[in-house]
Amino acid sequence: MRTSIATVSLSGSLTEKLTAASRAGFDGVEIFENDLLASPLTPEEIRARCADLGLTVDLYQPMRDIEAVPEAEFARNLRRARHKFELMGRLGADTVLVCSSVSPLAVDDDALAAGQLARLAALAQDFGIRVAYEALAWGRHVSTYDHAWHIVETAGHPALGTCLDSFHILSRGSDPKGIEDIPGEKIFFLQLADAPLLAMDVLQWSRHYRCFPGQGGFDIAGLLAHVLRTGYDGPLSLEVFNDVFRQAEAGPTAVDARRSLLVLQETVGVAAPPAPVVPTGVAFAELVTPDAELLTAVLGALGFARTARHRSKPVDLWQQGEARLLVNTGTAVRRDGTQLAAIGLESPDPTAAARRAEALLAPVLPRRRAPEDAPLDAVAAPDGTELFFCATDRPGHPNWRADFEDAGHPPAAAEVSRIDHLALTQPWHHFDEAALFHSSVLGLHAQESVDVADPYGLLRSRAVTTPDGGVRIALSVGAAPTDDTVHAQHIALATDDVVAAARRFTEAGGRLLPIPANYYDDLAARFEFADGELETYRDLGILYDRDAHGAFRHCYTRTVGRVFFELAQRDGDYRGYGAQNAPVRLSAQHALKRLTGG
Ligand SMILES: O=C(O)c1ccc(O)c(O)c1
Ligand SMILES: [Mg+2]
Repeated sequence: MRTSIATVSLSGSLTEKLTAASRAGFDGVEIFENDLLASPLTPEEIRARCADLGLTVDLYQPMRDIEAVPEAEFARNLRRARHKFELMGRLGADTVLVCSSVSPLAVDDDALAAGQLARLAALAQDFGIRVAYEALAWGRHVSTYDHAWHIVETAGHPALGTCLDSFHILSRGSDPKGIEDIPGEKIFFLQLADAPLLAMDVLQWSRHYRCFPGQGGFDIAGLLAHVLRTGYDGPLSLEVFNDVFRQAEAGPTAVDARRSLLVLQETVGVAAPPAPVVPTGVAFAELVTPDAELLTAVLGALGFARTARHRSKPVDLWQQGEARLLVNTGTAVRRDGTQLAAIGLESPDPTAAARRAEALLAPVLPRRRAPEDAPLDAVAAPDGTELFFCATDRPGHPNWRADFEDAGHPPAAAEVSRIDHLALTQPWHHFDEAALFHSSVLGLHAQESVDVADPYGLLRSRAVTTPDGGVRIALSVGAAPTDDTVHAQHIALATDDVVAAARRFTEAGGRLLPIPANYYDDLAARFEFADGELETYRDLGILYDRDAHGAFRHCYTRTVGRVFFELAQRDGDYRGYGAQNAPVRLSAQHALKRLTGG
């Protein structure tokens, strides 16, 4: 199906918006009136620009407060409409959106509304234009799609149809099943937008919080299935008013937008990109560092050993149990200091995983970084993290491990068994994109997002996981673009005995993040512990949480560059990440930073 996007969904000038929509592969655009008014280009130039970019102008919008008004007012509205129809001729747009009136002059009279819309449609028809009437969820007298359709049906004019907008329909709690009562050829346009489920005024909700399908809480696929059953064959068009997208760069937003439509089309069965290949585990995490001594001292204290070295590059493999960390000290290392640069995902079919990623518009990275390297498939996540699809030690597949020569140092400890989870801070503008990317491209399941209080802001955090927890990635973001308080990334290491692992670390000279005594007083109030247990946690700085499935004990190392480590013990079937404890951890990290100035 053809895909389209409203210019209001993207930031920048009209030409920037058009360029971004075209580059992301959209077929057309809805031109929002304000974008045209503010553009120095003439309508003819805009039309030519769209044509050059391979975009059709699918809709011009909006025309407001037209119907159900006194005759003198309606005459003025027709005069206004004539101007706009002339403009649309110059622009090459053949469909105009009329949204239900919010004017205090409008009266509650469906027959009058239908009669006036029919007269508007007759005028439009003279210009070769169709009118698509949309119920705004906050329309004065018409606020539901079935009501708008009833008026369109009553008007009975061939140049008048309806525009369905998933936000208006679902935000009002209307049952979308009734869409099937509308003949497909009378649905002149379909606008799609999702939104988080918020309890708030519907106009504010619509103007500030819409997001792309799959990023909110509405069943957009369910609604689309009803629309497709009518025989609708117009474009699938995204119309997203969103405060964050207004500020973000248009290019990545447009890619995010089109990815959401690709996934939606897959869900309803009208597109079939290569199927998701769900990763089964974390093959490795790669840290780049200009300060190898500091980083490897921490790794050594954690019980890791340098077990192998890359044959041709300054990259070492540090291992303990199934936890594998690559430490890259090469010249290509970014200037920003120590950070998590890449993740190797163990994949049942690396090539197929990469094909899906590419089909869903993930930037594909060069397969080989050096002639002798295993040719691994890799893509970049929205935050720039490189994701490698790996088949470690599986015959018939390129094996990254074979690029490394054993160094002959077995790990000194066995407390850590594997990587429990990776926590990545996302660029502020791309949090929803990141969740959709990880769920759609990698086939991970996105959990509910949680708010976490930081002493200097609020973090939003959302985990994406495989069903068995083999891969867990916690995505987080600060609440404001200026919030650079926590740009840290961390690697959580699974252990069966966090007390032993913590002791080993401190005895080897490592320093754990100190946690305030007040926290342990509160724990004592909330839970019962065996004699001495709480004291042990307090001495070491171990945090505790419990959910319906089990318990969680965890502690943190100091930060190196952007990275710190967590030792994490899950008991029973605990499924969380200790979010309850995150505010205490964040405060402790801030306090330490102030104390040490770094
Ligand atoms: O918020 C608005 O005014 C507005 C305008 C046009 C639309 O298509 C819409 O869904 C909302
Ligand atoms: Mg709309």
